[in-house]
Amino acid sequence: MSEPLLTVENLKTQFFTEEGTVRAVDGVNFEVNEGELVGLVGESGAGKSVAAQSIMRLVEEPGRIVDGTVTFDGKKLVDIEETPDGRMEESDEMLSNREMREQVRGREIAIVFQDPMESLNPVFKVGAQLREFIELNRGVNESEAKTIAVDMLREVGIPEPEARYDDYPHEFSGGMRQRVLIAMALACEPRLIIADEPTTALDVTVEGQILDLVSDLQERYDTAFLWVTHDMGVVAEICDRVNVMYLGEVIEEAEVDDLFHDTKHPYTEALLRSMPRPDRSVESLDPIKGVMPEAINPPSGCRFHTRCPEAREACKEFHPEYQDVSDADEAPHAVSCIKYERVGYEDSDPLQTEATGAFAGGLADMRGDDDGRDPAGVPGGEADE
Ligand SMILES: Nc1ncnc2c1ncn2[C@@H]1O[C@H](COP(=O)(O)OP(=O)(O)OP(=O)(O)O)[C@@H](O)[C@H]1O
Ligand code: NI
Repeated sequence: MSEPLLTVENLKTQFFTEEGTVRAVDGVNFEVNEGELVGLVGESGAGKSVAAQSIMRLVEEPGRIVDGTVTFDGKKLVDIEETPDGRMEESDEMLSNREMREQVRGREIAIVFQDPMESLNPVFKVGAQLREFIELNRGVNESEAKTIAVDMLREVGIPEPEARYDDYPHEFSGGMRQRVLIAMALACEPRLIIADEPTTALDVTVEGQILDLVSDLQERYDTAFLWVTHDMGVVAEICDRVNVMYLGEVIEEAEVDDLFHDTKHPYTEALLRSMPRPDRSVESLDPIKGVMPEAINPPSGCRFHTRCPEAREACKEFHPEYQDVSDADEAPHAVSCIKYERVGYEDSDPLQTEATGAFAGGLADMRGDDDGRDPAGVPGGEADE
Protein backbone atom coordinates (compact mmCIF):
# COMPACT_ATOMS: atom_id res chain seq x y z
CA MET A 1 0.00 0.00 0.00
CA SER A 2 1.13 3.56 -0.65
CA GLU A 3 2.08 5.97 2.12
CA PRO A 4 -0.83 7.64 3.92
CA LEU A 5 -1.45 11.27 2.99
CA LEU A 6 -1.27 12.28 6.65
CA THR A 7 0.49 10.42 9.43
CA VAL A 8 0.30 11.53 13.03
CA GLU A 9 2.75 9.81 15.36
CA ASN A 10 3.05 10.12 19.12
CA LEU A 11 1.68 13.66 19.00
CA LYS A 12 1.70 15.44 22.35
CA THR A 13 0.33 18.92 22.93
CA GLN A 14 0.21 20.51 26.36
CA PHE A 15 -1.08 23.73 27.89
CA PHE A 16 1.11 25.21 30.59
CA THR A 17 -1.42 26.84 32.92
CA GLU A 18 -1.24 28.14 36.48
CA GLU A 19 -3.21 25.12 37.63
CA GLY A 20 -0.71 22.76 36.02
CA THR A 21 0.13 21.09 32.73
CA VAL A 22 -2.94 20.14 30.70
CA ARG A 23 -2.09 17.02 28.69
CA ALA A 24 -4.65 17.81 26.01
CA VAL A 25 -3.18 15.49 23.36
CA ASP A 26 -1.03 12.82 24.90
CA GLY A 27 0.68 10.53 22.43
CA VAL A 28 -1.81 10.23 19.61
CA ASN A 29 -1.38 8.12 16.46
CA PHE A 30 -3.57 8.05 13.37
CA GLU A 31 -3.50 8.24 9.60
CA VAL A 32 -5.55 9.66 6.77
CA ASN A 33 -5.16 8.11 3.32
CA GLU A 34 -5.59 9.94 0.04
CA GLY A 35 -9.29 10.63 -0.59
CA GLU A 36 -10.40 9.04 2.67
CA LEU A 37 -12.96 10.42 5.10
CA VAL A 38 -11.66 9.77 8.61
CA GLY A 39 -13.53 10.57 11.82
CA LEU A 40 -12.04 11.80 15.09
CA VAL A 41 -14.72 11.28 17.69
CA GLY A 42 -15.02 11.65 21.46
CA GLU A 43 -16.69 13.58 24.26
CA SER A 44 -16.11 17.25 24.96
CA GLY A 45 -12.57 17.83 26.23
CA ALA A 46 -11.14 14.65 24.69
CA GLY A 47 -8.56 16.68 22.76
CA LYS A 48 -10.05 16.51 19.28
CA SER A 49 -9.77 20.22 18.47
CA VAL A 50 -6.29 20.51 19.93
CA ALA A 51 -5.20 17.53 17.82
CA ALA A 52 -6.69 19.17 14.71
CA GLN A 53 -5.02 22.50 15.51
CA SER A 54 -1.70 20.77 16.19
CA ILE A 55 -1.63 19.28 12.69
CA MET A 56 -1.95 22.81 11.28
CA ARG A 57 0.39 24.24 13.94
CA LEU A 58 -2.35 26.59 15.09
CA VAL A 59 -2.07 25.86 18.82
CA GLU A 60 -1.97 29.08 20.80
CA GLU A 61 -0.29 30.09 24.06
CA PRO A 62 -0.04 28.70 26.68
CA GLY A 63 -0.19 25.60 24.47
CA ARG A 64 2.75 23.91 22.82
CA ILE A 65 3.41 20.77 20.79
CA VAL A 66 5.96 18.99 22.98
CA ASP A 67 6.53 15.75 21.09
CA GLY A 68 5.65 13.79 17.99
CA THR A 69 5.71 13.86 14.23
CA VAL A 70 3.09 14.93 11.71
CA THR A 71 3.93 13.97 8.13
CA PHE A 72 1.88 15.25 5.23
CA ASP A 73 2.77 14.12 1.73
CA GLY A 74 6.36 13.55 2.83
CA LYS A 75 6.66 16.95 4.51
CA LYS A 76 7.24 17.22 8.25
CA LEU A 77 4.61 19.63 9.53
CA VAL A 78 5.69 18.72 13.04
CA ASP A 79 8.88 16.91 13.97
CA ILE A 80 10.04 17.10 17.57
CA GLU A 81 13.15 15.18 18.54
CA GLU A 82 15.05 14.59 21.72
CA THR A 83 18.51 16.18 21.69
CA PRO A 84 21.51 14.29 23.09
CA ASP A 85 21.18 16.33 26.30
CA GLY A 86 17.54 15.32 26.70
CA ARG A 87 15.71 18.41 25.51
CA MET A 88 12.82 18.25 23.02
CA GLU A 89 13.54 20.30 19.92
CA GLU A 90 12.21 20.89 16.42
CA SER A 91 14.19 18.87 13.88
CA ASP A 92 15.85 20.43 10.84
CA GLU A 93 13.27 18.76 8.63
CA MET A 94 10.31 20.46 10.29
CA LEU A 95 8.74 23.13 8.07
CA SER A 96 9.27 26.76 9.08
CA ASN A 97 6.32 28.95 10.06
CA ARG A 98 6.63 30.63 6.70
CA GLU A 99 6.51 27.33 4.80
CA MET A 100 3.43 26.33 6.80
CA ARG A 101 1.76 29.63 5.90
CA GLU A 102 2.78 29.76 2.26
CA GLN A 103 2.73 26.11 1.25
CA VAL A 104 0.43 24.21 3.54
CA ARG A 105 -2.38 26.13 5.19
CA GLY A 106 -5.29 26.87 2.91
CA ARG A 107 -3.55 25.35 -0.10
CA GLU A 108 -2.76 21.77 0.75
CA ILE A 109 -4.74 21.52 3.96
CA ALA A 110 -7.81 23.62 4.71
CA ILE A 111 -9.62 23.80 8.02
CA VAL A 112 -13.33 24.44 8.63
CA PHE A 113 -14.50 25.40 12.11
CA GLN A 114 -17.78 25.02 13.94
CA ASP A 115 -18.52 28.72 13.99
CA PRO A 116 -18.36 30.29 10.52
CA MET A 117 -18.44 33.75 12.09
CA GLU A 118 -14.97 33.09 13.44
CA SER A 119 -13.66 32.62 9.92
CA LEU A 120 -15.78 35.15 8.06
CA ASN A 121 -15.27 38.85 8.64
CA PRO A 122 -18.70 40.38 9.38
CA VAL A 123 -17.86 43.74 7.77
CA PHE A 124 -16.95 42.40 4.32
CA LYS A 125 -19.20 40.89 1.70
CA VAL A 126 -19.05 37.11 1.44
CA GLY A 127 -18.10 37.07 -2.24
CA ALA A 128 -15.27 39.54 -1.75
CA GLN A 129 -13.81 37.46 1.07
CA LEU A 130 -13.98 34.32 -0.98
CA ARG A 131 -12.51 36.07 -4.02
CA GLU A 132 -9.64 37.54 -2.06
CA PHE A 133 -8.85 34.17 -0.53
CA ILE A 134 -8.74 32.59 -3.98
CA GLU A 135 -6.61 35.39 -5.41
CA LEU A 136 -4.15 35.06 -2.59
CA ASN A 137 -3.88 31.29 -2.65
CA ARG A 138 -4.23 30.41 -6.31
CA GLY A 139 -2.32 33.24 -7.92
CA VAL A 140 -5.14 34.24 -10.29
CA ASN A 141 -6.30 37.78 -11.07
CA GLU A 142 -9.35 39.44 -9.59
CA SER A 143 -11.85 38.61 -12.31
CA GLU A 144 -10.72 34.99 -12.59
CA ALA A 145 -10.97 34.71 -8.83
CA LYS A 146 -14.52 36.07 -8.92
CA THR A 147 -15.53 33.50 -11.51
CA ILE A 148 -14.09 30.70 -9.39
CA ALA A 149 -15.78 32.12 -6.28
CA VAL A 150 -19.21 32.18 -7.91
CA ASP A 151 -18.67 28.67 -9.26
CA MET A 152 -17.71 27.43 -5.82
CA LEU A 153 -20.78 29.01 -4.22
CA ARG A 154 -22.91 27.24 -6.80
CA GLU A 155 -21.01 24.03 -6.22
CA VAL A 156 -21.82 24.00 -2.50
CA GLY A 157 -25.51 24.53 -3.18
CA ILE A 158 -26.02 28.26 -2.62
CA PRO A 159 -29.00 29.36 -4.72
CA GLU A 160 -28.46 32.35 -7.04
CA PRO A 161 -24.75 32.60 -6.27
CA GLU A 162 -24.24 35.73 -8.43
CA ALA A 163 -26.75 37.63 -6.31
CA ARG A 164 -25.58 36.17 -2.99
CA TYR A 165 -21.99 37.11 -3.86
CA ASP A 166 -22.66 40.67 -2.67
CA ASP A 167 -24.35 39.75 0.60
CA TYR A 168 -22.78 40.13 4.03
CA PRO A 169 -22.22 37.09 6.27
CA HIS A 170 -25.16 38.01 8.56
CA GLU A 171 -27.50 37.84 5.57
CA PHE A 172 -26.82 34.11 5.30
CA SER A 173 -28.41 31.44 7.50
CA GLY A 174 -26.13 29.29 9.67
CA GLY A 175 -26.28 26.42 7.20
CA MET A 176 -25.56 28.71 4.24
CA ARG A 177 -22.61 30.27 6.06
CA GLN A 178 -21.22 26.82 6.69
CA ARG A 179 -21.58 26.10 2.96
CA VAL A 180 -19.60 29.27 2.24
CA LEU A 181 -16.81 28.01 4.47
CA ILE A 182 -16.81 24.67 2.72
CA ALA A 183 -16.60 26.56 -0.58
CA MET A 184 -13.66 28.50 0.82
CA ALA A 185 -11.98 25.30 1.97
CA LEU A 186 -12.48 23.67 -1.42
CA ALA A 187 -11.53 26.76 -3.41
CA CYS A 188 -7.83 25.95 -3.40
CA GLU A 189 -8.42 22.29 -4.14
CA PRO A 190 -6.60 21.11 -1.03
CA ARG A 191 -5.77 17.45 -0.63
CA LEU A 192 -7.02 17.41 2.96
CA ILE A 193 -9.79 19.27 4.72
CA ILE A 194 -9.87 19.26 8.50
CA ALA A 195 -13.42 19.89 9.65
CA ASP A 196 -13.86 20.67 13.36
CA GLU A 197 -17.52 20.03 14.20
CA PRO A 198 -18.72 22.13 11.27
CA THR A 199 -22.31 20.91 11.58
CA THR A 200 -22.69 20.79 15.36
CA ALA A 201 -24.45 24.16 15.66
CA LEU A 202 -26.91 23.38 12.85
CA ASP A 203 -30.31 21.76 13.15
CA VAL A 204 -30.57 18.13 12.13
CA THR A 205 -32.12 18.73 8.71
CA VAL A 206 -29.52 21.31 7.69
CA GLU A 207 -26.80 19.11 9.14
CA GLY A 208 -28.03 16.24 6.95
CA GLN A 209 -27.90 18.46 3.87
CA ILE A 210 -24.34 19.55 4.62
CA LEU A 211 -23.23 15.96 5.22
CA ASP A 212 -24.76 14.93 1.89
CA LEU A 213 -22.95 17.80 0.23
CA VAL A 214 -19.65 16.78 1.77
CA SER A 215 -20.02 13.14 0.69
CA ASP A 216 -20.80 14.39 -2.76
CA LEU A 217 -17.88 16.80 -2.99
CA GLN A 218 -15.54 14.23 -1.49
CA GLU A 219 -16.31 11.85 -4.33
CA ARG A 220 -16.07 14.51 -6.99
CA TYR A 221 -12.82 16.12 -5.84
CA ASP A 222 -11.35 13.09 -4.08
CA THR A 223 -10.42 15.32 -1.16
CA ALA A 224 -9.44 13.58 2.07
CA PHE A 225 -11.23 14.71 5.22
CA LEU A 226 -10.43 14.56 8.90
CA TRP A 227 -13.85 15.01 10.45
CA VAL A 228 -13.91 16.03 14.11
CA THR A 229 -17.20 15.32 15.89
CA HIS A 230 -18.71 14.13 19.17
CA ASP A 231 -21.55 12.51 17.22
CA MET A 232 -21.34 8.82 16.29
CA GLY A 233 -24.36 9.36 14.04
CA VAL A 234 -22.31 11.73 11.88
CA VAL A 235 -19.48 9.21 11.81
CA ALA A 236 -21.85 6.46 10.67
CA GLU A 237 -23.17 8.68 7.93
CA ILE A 238 -20.02 9.92 6.27
CA CYS A 239 -16.81 8.33 7.53
CA ASP A 240 -14.81 5.45 6.06
CA ARG A 241 -12.69 4.99 9.13
CA VAL A 242 -12.80 6.37 12.64
CA ASN A 243 -10.53 7.13 15.58
CA VAL A 244 -12.08 7.32 19.04
CA MET A 245 -10.42 9.72 21.51
CA TYR A 246 -10.61 9.69 25.27
CA LEU A 247 -8.74 12.09 27.52
CA GLY A 248 -5.92 12.91 25.13
CA GLU A 249 -5.51 9.44 23.65
CA VAL A 250 -6.85 7.57 20.65
CA ILE A 251 -8.22 4.39 22.23
CA GLU A 252 -9.77 2.63 19.23
CA GLU A 253 -9.45 2.84 15.48
CA ALA A 254 -11.28 0.82 12.84
CA GLU A 255 -13.29 0.96 9.65
CA VAL A 256 -16.70 2.36 10.50
CA ASP A 257 -18.60 -0.93 10.06
CA ASP A 258 -16.13 -2.76 12.27
CA LEU A 259 -16.30 -0.11 14.93
CA PHE A 260 -20.08 -0.34 15.10
CA HIS A 261 -20.47 -4.10 14.78
CA ASP A 262 -17.30 -5.44 16.31
CA THR A 263 -16.68 -2.82 19.00
CA LYS A 264 -13.57 -3.54 21.06
CA HIS A 265 -13.22 -0.76 23.62
CA PRO A 266 -15.71 -0.39 26.50
CA TYR A 267 -15.62 3.40 26.00
CA THR A 268 -16.61 3.08 22.35
CA GLU A 269 -19.37 0.69 23.42
CA ALA A 270 -20.61 3.23 25.95
CA LEU A 271 -20.55 5.98 23.32
CA LEU A 272 -22.51 3.80 20.92
CA ARG A 273 -25.08 2.81 23.56
CA SER A 274 -25.67 6.48 24.31
CA MET A 275 -26.64 7.37 20.74
CA PRO A 276 -29.94 6.76 18.98
CA ARG A 277 -29.67 4.02 16.36
CA PRO A 278 -32.10 2.80 13.74
CA ASP A 279 -31.54 -0.81 14.82
CA ARG A 280 -32.37 -0.19 18.48
CA SER A 281 -35.33 1.16 20.40
CA VAL A 282 -35.17 4.56 22.09
CA GLU A 283 -35.76 2.85 25.46
CA SER A 284 -32.43 1.08 25.20
CA LEU A 285 -30.60 4.43 25.08
CA ASP A 286 -28.13 4.52 27.89
CA PRO A 287 -26.31 7.80 28.52
CA ILE A 288 -22.63 7.37 29.26
CA LYS A 289 -22.02 7.56 33.02
CA GLY A 290 -19.98 10.19 34.83
CA VAL A 291 -17.80 12.94 33.42
CA MET A 292 -14.41 12.77 31.83
CA PRO A 293 -11.66 13.52 34.41
CA GLU A 294 -9.43 16.60 34.03
CA ALA A 295 -6.57 16.34 31.56
CA ILE A 296 -4.28 17.97 34.16
CA ASN A 297 -4.22 14.88 36.29
CA PRO A 298 -5.41 11.90 34.29
CA PRO A 299 -6.24 8.65 36.15
CA SER A 300 -3.48 6.04 36.49
CA GLY A 301 -3.41 2.95 34.30
CA CYS A 302 -6.20 3.00 31.74
CA ARG A 303 -7.61 6.54 31.74
CA PHE A 304 -11.15 5.23 31.30
CA HIS A 305 -11.04 2.93 34.34
CA THR A 306 -12.92 5.39 36.59
CA ARG A 307 -16.00 5.15 34.35
CA CYS A 308 -15.62 1.75 32.76
CA PRO A 309 -18.33 -0.84 33.43
CA GLU A 310 -15.75 -3.60 32.94
CA ALA A 311 -12.95 -2.07 35.03
CA ARG A 312 -10.86 -4.34 37.24
CA GLU A 313 -7.99 -3.71 39.65
CA ALA A 314 -5.43 -4.35 36.90
CA CYS A 315 -6.89 -1.44 34.88
CA LYS A 316 -5.73 0.97 37.59
CA GLU A 317 -2.17 -0.32 37.37
CA PHE A 318 -1.39 -0.94 33.72
CA HIS A 319 -1.50 1.62 30.99
CA PRO A 320 -2.84 -0.34 28.03
CA GLU A 321 -0.77 -0.59 24.89
CA TYR A 322 -2.38 0.64 21.68
CA GLN A 323 -2.26 -2.38 19.38
CA ASP A 324 -3.81 -3.90 16.30
CA VAL A 325 -6.02 -6.81 17.38
CA SER A 326 -7.46 -7.73 13.97
CA ASP A 327 -6.97 -11.14 12.38
CA ALA A 328 -4.57 -11.43 9.48
CA ASP A 329 -7.29 -11.35 6.82
CA GLU A 330 -9.16 -8.40 8.34
CA ALA A 331 -8.79 -4.63 8.06
CA PRO A 332 -6.68 -3.17 10.90
CA HIS A 333 -8.55 -2.63 14.13
CA ALA A 334 -6.53 -1.05 16.92
CA VAL A 335 -7.52 -0.74 20.55
CA SER A 336 -5.92 0.15 23.84
CA CYS A 337 -7.57 -1.90 26.58
CA ILE A 338 -5.90 -4.45 28.82
CA LYS A 339 -8.67 -6.97 28.16
CA TYR A 340 -6.64 -7.66 25.00
CA GLU A 341 -3.31 -8.00 26.81
CA ARG A 342 -1.80 -10.61 29.09
CA VAL A 343 -1.40 -8.54 32.22
CA GLY A 344 -3.79 -10.38 34.51
CA TYR A 345 -7.12 -8.74 33.68
CA GLU A 346 -8.93 -12.08 33.92
CA ASP A 347 -7.67 -12.83 37.44
CA SER A 348 -8.10 -9.31 38.73
CA ASP A 349 -11.00 -8.16 40.97
CA PRO A 350 -13.76 -5.95 39.55
CA LEU A 351 -13.54 -2.26 40.46
CA GLN A 352 -16.38 -0.12 41.74
CA THR A 353 -16.74 2.67 39.19
CA GLU A 354 -19.26 5.31 38.25
CA ALA A 355 -20.56 2.95 35.61
CA THR A 356 -20.81 -0.17 37.77
CA GLY A 357 -22.77 1.96 40.22
CA ALA A 358 -20.49 2.76 43.14
CA PHE A 359 -23.56 4.11 44.90
CA ALA A 360 -25.98 1.34 43.97
CA GLY A 361 -25.31 -0.41 47.27
CA GLY A 362 -26.56 2.60 49.19
CA LEU A 363 -29.74 2.84 47.14
CA ALA A 364 -30.44 -0.85 47.51
CA ASP A 365 -30.16 -0.52 51.29
CA MET A 366 -32.68 2.29 51.37
CA ARG A 367 -35.12 0.32 49.29
CA GLY A 368 -34.60 -2.75 51.43
CA ASP A 369 -35.86 -0.81 54.46
CA ASP A 370 -39.40 -0.30 53.31
CA ASP A 371 -40.38 -3.19 51.07
CA GLY A 372 -38.80 -6.13 52.86
CA ARG A 373 -38.05 -7.81 49.54
CA ASP A 374 -36.73 -11.30 49.42
CA PRO A 375 -32.95 -10.90 49.78
CA ALA A 376 -32.61 -13.72 47.26
CA GLY A 377 -33.57 -11.12 44.64
CA VAL A 378 -30.34 -9.28 45.29
CA PRO A 379 -27.57 -10.51 43.00
CA GLY A 380 -24.89 -12.53 44.78
CA GLY A 381 -21.43 -11.22 45.53
CA GLU A 382 -22.79 -8.03 47.09
CA ALA A 383 -21.42 -8.94 50.51
CA ASP A 384 -17.77 -8.75 49.56
CA GLU A 385 -17.22 -4.99 49.72
N1 LIG B 1 -6.11 27.50 25.70
C1 LIG B 1 -6.20 26.47 26.53
N2 LIG B 1 -5.70 26.54 27.77
C2 LIG B 1 -5.78 25.51 28.64
N3 LIG B 1 -6.35 24.32 28.34
C3 LIG B 1 -6.88 24.18 27.11
C4 LIG B 1 -6.84 25.23 26.15
N4 LIG B 1 -7.46 24.80 25.02
C5 LIG B 1 -7.85 23.54 25.28
N5 LIG B 1 -7.51 23.16 26.53
C6 LIG B 1 -7.77 21.86 27.18
O1 LIG B 1 -7.37 20.83 26.32
C7 LIG B 1 -8.22 19.71 26.45
C8 LIG B 1 -8.73 19.29 25.10
O2 LIG B 1 -9.57 20.31 24.57
P1 LIG B 1 -10.22 20.25 23.12
O3 LIG B 1 -10.79 21.58 22.83
O4 LIG B 1 -9.24 19.69 22.17
O5 LIG B 1 -11.38 19.18 23.33
P2 LIG B 1 -12.44 18.67 22.25
O6 LIG B 1 -12.33 17.20 22.21
O7 LIG B 1 -12.27 19.41 20.98
O8 LIG B 1 -13.82 19.04 22.95
P3 LIG B 1 -15.16 19.76 22.35
O9 LIG B 1 -15.99 18.63 21.83
O10 LIG B 1 -15.75 20.40 23.54
O11 LIG B 1 -14.75 20.72 21.30
C9 LIG B 1 -9.31 20.12 27.43
O12 LIG B 1 -8.98 19.62 28.70
C10 LIG B 1 -9.24 21.62 27.40
O13 LIG B 1 -9.66 22.14 28.62
NI1 NI C 1 -13.43 20.75 19.95
